[in-house]
Amino acid sequence: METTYSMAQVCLNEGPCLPLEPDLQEIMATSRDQKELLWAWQGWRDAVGRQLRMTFERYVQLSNKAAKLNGYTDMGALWRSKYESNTLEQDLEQLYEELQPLYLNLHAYVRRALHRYYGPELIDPRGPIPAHLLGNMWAQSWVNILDLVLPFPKKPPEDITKNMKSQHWKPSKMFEEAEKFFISLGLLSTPPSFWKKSMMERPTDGREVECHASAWDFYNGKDFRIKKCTEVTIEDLLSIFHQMGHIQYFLQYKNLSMIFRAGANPAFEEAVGSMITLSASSHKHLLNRGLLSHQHQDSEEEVNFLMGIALEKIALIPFAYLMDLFRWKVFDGTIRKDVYNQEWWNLRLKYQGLCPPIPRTEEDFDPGAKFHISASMPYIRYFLSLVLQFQFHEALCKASGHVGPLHRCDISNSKMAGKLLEDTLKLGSSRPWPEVLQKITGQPDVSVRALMTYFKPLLNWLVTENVRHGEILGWPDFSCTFEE
Ligand SMILES: C[C@H](NC(=O)O)C(=O)O
Ligand SMILES: [Zn+2]
Repeated sequence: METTYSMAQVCLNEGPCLPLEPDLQEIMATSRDQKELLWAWQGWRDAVGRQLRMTFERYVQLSNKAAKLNGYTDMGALWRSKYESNTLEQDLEQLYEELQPLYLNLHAYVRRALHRYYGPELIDPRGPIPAHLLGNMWAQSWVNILDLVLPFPKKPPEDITKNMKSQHWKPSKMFEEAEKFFISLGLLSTPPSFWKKSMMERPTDGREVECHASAWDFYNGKDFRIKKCTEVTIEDLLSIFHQMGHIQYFLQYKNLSMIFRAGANPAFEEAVGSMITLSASSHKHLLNRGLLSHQHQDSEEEVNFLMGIALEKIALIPFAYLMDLFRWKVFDGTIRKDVYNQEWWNLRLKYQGLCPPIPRTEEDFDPGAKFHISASMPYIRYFLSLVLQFQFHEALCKASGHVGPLHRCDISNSKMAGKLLEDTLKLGSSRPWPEVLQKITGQPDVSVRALMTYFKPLLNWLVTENVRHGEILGWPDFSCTFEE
């Protein structure tokens, strides 16, 4: 399944065939022509999802067989066991409900902006949003339509990618930049082999590789690598910070016995790099690193900034939640193979308020068009990481002596913050994760409070804006209509 995913291309009628990275991603991110977006969206699902359907059915059988041989009822139970909690599903549902108001307000506001841009024939202001218009192949991150939804369009943020290119940034410099951040905290630097053996760019020697970024621990205390088809963009720079967070965790726990060389739970592994990225993407840090030029950010520019972060983090909430809701139900047999695609879109409608842009059938297998499903990579870790990364960020900002709004915090150069992080990462999975959470934040519970604190100024603005326009939160017109 992963080979099919990594080799797939979508071919123009009489012209080149385009791979996902960077070409199809670029179209999804930058095109404002809904027919072109539909071409890429449908082409990718025909080239990947459809091809994986039969193999995925066999994968489910084999996965469950393996899980049962390991004493679990099904593979979903095995995946969930990593969190060592018998109330995991209820706890996750509770977190989702607490975050839903934030998502519904963002969804309603973005829908209004898309209605303004693409018109009423495409967008129903009381209905779901067509999934190909959000700037991303899976509508899981909406950062690429910030220009369409900017709260204060007269104060557009600087184009950081443009600044990177005019300063001749190269992929290696992007990795060095992330390394410098960790070193500024007093944390460990990567060994020379990292720079020799990592794959930082898509190979030009014709080798077909899986371009989805990933970090690797070779469990010999010396060999740690990242594989990424790096483009010189701010999105890729922040992705590198995320991957370097994985590498730092590997380095910190490399002397533990093998069984403990993992995150306190899988969400901790994802949260470390994403938490650093919150500092790295702050106005203060980007200014300090010469990637922004104008000093002061007024309150309207701050709302624009927070919108940019929300299009990354808040948009991901329902997607990250439903990815394993789907697979857990597939593994436990609740979702039977003859309705895989229909049940996938039921979840996409229920949680994300999205519709497919064209009718789907059971010939399609749209979940298979997402890397983590083709690669059998669990996903609930990213949902839990969305909450944990803000708890970590708040704790380290406090340790760094930061005062003022959380979204202005940049922990770089703080040895105090670094020490707190180091003491946490060094534990690996050797202690129960609530104990590790208590060590870094002072309390053992997962809580959305820090995330809500960070986005408070934006939520206030969104609620006011939505009330002013009489927006309906949610999608009471729940049926998906298709462009004739
Ligand atoms: C959120 C998740 N991140 C990752 O795989 O590194 C994704 O890209 O879908
Ligand atoms: Zn990750």
